[in-house]
Amino acid sequence: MTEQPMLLEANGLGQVYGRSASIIQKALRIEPRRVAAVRGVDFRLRPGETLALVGESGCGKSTVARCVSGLEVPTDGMVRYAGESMEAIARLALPARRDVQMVFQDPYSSLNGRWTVGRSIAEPIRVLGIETKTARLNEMVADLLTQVGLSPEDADKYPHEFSGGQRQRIAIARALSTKPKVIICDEPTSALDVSVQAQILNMMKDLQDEHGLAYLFITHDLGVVDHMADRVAVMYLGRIVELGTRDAIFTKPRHPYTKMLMEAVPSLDIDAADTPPPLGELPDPANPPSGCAFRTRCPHAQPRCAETVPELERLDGTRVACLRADELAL
Ligand SMILES: Nc1ncnc2c1ncn2[C@@H]1O[C@H](COP(=O)(O)OP(=O)(O)OP(=O)(O)O)[C@@H](O)[C@H]1O
Repeated sequence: MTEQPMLLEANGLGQVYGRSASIIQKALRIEPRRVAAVRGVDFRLRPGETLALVGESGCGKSTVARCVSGLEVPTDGMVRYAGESMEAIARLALPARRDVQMVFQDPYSSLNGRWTVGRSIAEPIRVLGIETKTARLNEMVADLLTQVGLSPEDADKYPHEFSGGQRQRIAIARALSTKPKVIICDEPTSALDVSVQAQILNMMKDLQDEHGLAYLFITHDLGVVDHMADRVAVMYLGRIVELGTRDAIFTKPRHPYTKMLMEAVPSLDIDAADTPPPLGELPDPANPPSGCAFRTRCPHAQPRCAETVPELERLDGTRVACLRADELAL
């Protein structure tokens, strides 16, 4: 069987914040809070697939998104798009920059409230020099608005004239405007009502099929993962602890943390949303436990788990970072 070509690749990705004090911290003589937000993260994204990155708030998902999209330069490791370093792409190669786009949780962060929707959607096309003639730009904007279920006339309106779901459709149209191959989606539907969420997710799947898009889909919502993902990477305190197909992760989670996440999925009972998951608190990311960072919450932890950081190793077709994964056979 021939291996599918790799589109986006993270190798040993690491991001440490607070390595040096900011000007204000220096003036106030405050020690910066040093957080290794992401450590040794490896994954590959193939054309047309959806890789979901899941984990609790603070585990480093958004940091991975910012590093992978070129918004931040990682302190360790490397991100490559089609074999080229993202850092180099951000600096130089405009044609490659159009291939990787982002959709954020809050569309206001990507839409300028003072610009018409049409101008916001047209901006990446114009800036990247894909098209500069006004008439053609207007046609492209009208087509993009139609693709996301809005009307060409919406181009003349402003973001505040739309609902949250519609604004996210506009942000998706903007991301699509450069005909990307990868869209990095950081919690794109978590601020929306459940019914609107489903509509946006279904539309994103349709757009994926139509354009052969790959998604790196960041979410803490396992329902969304189940709906969207081909493969799933589970993160805990900055590291990937399990990576496998959606079916493997959902039907036979091998890492104790993945298993606990699955068991903590709240029922559809609305009141359950207020109930904290039975996982306890995430340790302070600035002061993570030694060895396996999950050991302080793990029902299977042994003394040796405090000594060795487990590597992500193959186990029955998935990859698991747990010293006891083999013997536990969860
Ligand atoms: N710019 C920054 N400076 C300092 N620390 C940061 C910065 N950005 C993130 N962090 C810290 O890095 C860790 C990972 O944050 P990140 O936002 O990547 O997690 P997340 O899993 O995306 O969480 P959420 O779902 O809440 O966004 C957290 O401890 C956070 O406080």
